[in-house]
Amino acid sequence: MKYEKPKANEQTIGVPPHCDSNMMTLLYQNEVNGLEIQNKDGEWMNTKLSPNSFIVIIGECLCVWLNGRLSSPYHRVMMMGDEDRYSLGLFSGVRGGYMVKVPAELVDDKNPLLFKPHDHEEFLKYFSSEVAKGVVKSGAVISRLKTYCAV
Ligand SMILES: O=C(O)CCC(=O)C(=O)O
Ligand SMILES: [Fe+2]
Repeated sequence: MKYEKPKANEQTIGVPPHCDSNMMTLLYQNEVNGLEIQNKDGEWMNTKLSPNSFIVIIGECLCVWLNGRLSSPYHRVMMMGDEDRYSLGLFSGVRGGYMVKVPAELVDDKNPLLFKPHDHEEFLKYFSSEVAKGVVKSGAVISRLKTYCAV
């Protein structure tokens, strides 16, 4: 992905806030920071990556599969400064035709079931039809998958 440096001396949005809906994302960037992660208090935190490091983002599908044991962060890219930013992303997907189902071991009295089983490909089809109908925007600031299969 290429993010152009802002034209004026101001901050611009590279990618608006979102959760990745896949299992896991692995990111690598040139030495231009810009990725921000929202913490549990709703504050945006810069990431200052050392050269040659990777960042791993938990996707909503993994969060759902683990019954919420790991959370999937809202993140965004904000551009500042006078250099273009490049990032490489490996987005691990989920094969269609298989149900993503919370394992029984993760459900008990203290940890009630939070998510119904879902076929990820069906979810993606449903979500793009909602975008096509104009019901939701593709970059909508919502946890799309968690909303889709919440109990
Ligand atoms: O470029 C980045 O660092 C993040 C991009 C991203 O969040 C995405 O493509 O889902
Ligand atoms: Fe993302």
